[in-house]
Amino acid sequence: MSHPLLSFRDAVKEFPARGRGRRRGAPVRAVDGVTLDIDAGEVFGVIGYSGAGKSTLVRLANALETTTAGSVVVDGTDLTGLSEAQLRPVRAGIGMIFQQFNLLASRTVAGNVAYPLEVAGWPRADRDARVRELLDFVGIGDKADVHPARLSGGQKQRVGIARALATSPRLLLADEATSALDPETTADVLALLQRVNRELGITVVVITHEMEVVRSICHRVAVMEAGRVVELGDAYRVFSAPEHPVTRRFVASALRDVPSSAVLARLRERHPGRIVTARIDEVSGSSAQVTRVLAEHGVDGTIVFGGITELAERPYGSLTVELVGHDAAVHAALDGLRAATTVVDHGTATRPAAEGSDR
Ligand SMILES: Nc1ncnc2c1ncn2[C@@H]1O[C@H](COP(=O)(O)OP(=O)(O)OP(=O)(O)O)[C@@H](O)[C@H]1O
Repeated sequence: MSHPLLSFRDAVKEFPARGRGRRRGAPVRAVDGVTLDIDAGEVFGVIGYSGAGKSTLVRLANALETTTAGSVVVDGTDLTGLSEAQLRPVRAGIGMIFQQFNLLASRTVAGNVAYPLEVAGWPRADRDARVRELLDFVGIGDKADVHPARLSGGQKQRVGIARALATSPRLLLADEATSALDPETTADVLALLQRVNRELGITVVVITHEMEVVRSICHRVAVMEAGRVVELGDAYRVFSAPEHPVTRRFVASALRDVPSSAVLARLRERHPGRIVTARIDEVSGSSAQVTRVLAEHGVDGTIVFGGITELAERPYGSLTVELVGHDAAVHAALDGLRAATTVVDHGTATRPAAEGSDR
């Protein structure tokens, strides 16, 4: 992972205002000054809510749209001002998969995967061999002669991936590629994208509004809002210590490991002791550390809420624990926990603490 395969430099994409005459609104800045380097060999996530500008950013990368200002550089080639003929080889180095799969209904699975090879002028025998190899790689070698209508969503996306890989691109762009799939199928397709990256060395850019997608396969992530990148970095760092409110919303809605005020009210009815939420992550506390601190101070800790999951293949989450013991011991244990990790003290039912979760 050294040189950038895809770079945006102050990239702007403005669409003309909709409407006519006096009802004409202001132009829409779908991408508003994005500077971003995506390195060769990484799985990079672009996450944002609907309308954030993610699709437009991808369309700039594969030259389906041109920048209004700034530049986009793909594998050393600046796309600014290139002719259609000059853009063709750049596009050939980029594979693309879509939410709605975009398969040709009239062609079989093999026919769909062969299509880009036909366009590129491959001889028949080479095409057939390549299609077989690709279908085996994506795990649907037995579906070559079937038409897309008879496939499940996950199988359709496997065809989409095989087709995107046909001409051996260096970069694969996945625009909401799992958004039409159920969670289990999503996990399978994401695992396949991870293999594409690891086994074939292809750089993968995933565009998504689902944190789960970024969480499971992305090395780095850019969070977009209103055409801008509002947070950027290592996926673990960004999601374990989110700084921008948009990132915090993604984390809060995806992990649900911190009790909401309604959950906390119910916990208090059941648990009279002091309730605290302790962050569990690689940098600060592990759950073993929490247990050890409580044991050291002779405090009983009952886990009442929370969960530990994986973020970029590293542990992340929080545990909400009811602490029961003598007041002094509970205070000392709380100090011990605070020394180890981030702690939110919810107090007790009779004396709730002022501090609460900000997520
Ligand atoms: N061709 C177009 N003409 C005018 N406005 C557009 C065009 N394409 C996108 N936009 C506007 O640009 C903004 C960003 O859209 P974009 O599709 O890139 O966002 P997104 O993050 O991909 O969201 P979604 O997932 O809903 O597509 C939106 O306000 C959208 O309405």
